[in-house]
Amino acid sequence: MAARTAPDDLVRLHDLTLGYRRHPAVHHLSGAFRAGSLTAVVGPNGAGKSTLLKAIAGTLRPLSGRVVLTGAQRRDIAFLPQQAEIDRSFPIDVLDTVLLGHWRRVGLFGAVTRRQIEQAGEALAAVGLPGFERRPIGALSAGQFQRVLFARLLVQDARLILLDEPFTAIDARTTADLLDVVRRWHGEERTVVAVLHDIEQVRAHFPDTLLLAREAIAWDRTDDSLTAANLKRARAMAEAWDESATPCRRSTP
Ligand SMILES: Nc1ncnc2c1ncn2[C@@H]1O[C@H](COP(=O)(O)OP(=O)(O)OP(=O)(O)O)[C@@H](O)[C@H]1O
Repeated sequence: MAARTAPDDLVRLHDLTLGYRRHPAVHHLSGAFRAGSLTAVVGPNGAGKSTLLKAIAGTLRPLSGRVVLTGAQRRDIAFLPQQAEIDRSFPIDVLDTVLLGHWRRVGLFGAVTRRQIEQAGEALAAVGLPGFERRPIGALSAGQFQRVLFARLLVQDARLILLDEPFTAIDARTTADLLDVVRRWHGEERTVVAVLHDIEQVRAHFPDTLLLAREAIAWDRTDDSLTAANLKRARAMAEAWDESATPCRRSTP
């Protein structure tokens, strides 16, 4: 797919190939997330969606190609990994979890200000958990814990917000409340990229969609990306994947 670049791009992907131990998971992806856009990343299991988010967040080095942040820096990125990747046995309470959103400003051993504690309380109220400050995170339901992680994102105040399956295994009420938070971010012209599986939810709430099946099937306005033909093509590509594929030799997208 040809690279689309514009002056208001916040993140540009240049012929990006990603993988693990040199096995490619995402091939030759080019394109851009515009500043202030709200984009769903959709595709079959194993399509490379989480891998792409990790590369944008800077936690996975590309095998080839580049992720270029234009007008933003790594510290402007907030990343919500899948719940399965977060250890909730760690003995920490809700307030301290939310305050971790301040760490880039505070540093690991810096003192948290009274104002920052107030902001954490405001963020908890905004996600429907007022008064939960002293609960241990291990005592929360999955939905409550996701609300806490969204409160942390609110405190982080990031320009680019990456969400990996934020509503998977989350109840409908919590999903609706957290979608309101996503809408609020969009209204504030933050750039949001969310990996999602619920196509109807994407059609209803996400203006742009990248349909990924190891390579981009489509990256456009959601209705243009999620056509029956494109979804069929993504499924067909998933069925043809070879998990033991060797490094990709193609040099141009
Ligand atoms: N840490 C890892 N080590 C080795 N291979 C990995 C690792 N993480 C992912 N992969 C592989 O990379 C490919 C893409 O995985 P990824 O998790 O990015 O897909 P996904 O689209 O997010 O899938 P899902 O919808 O199931 O979460 C898969 O073949 C997967 O097995």
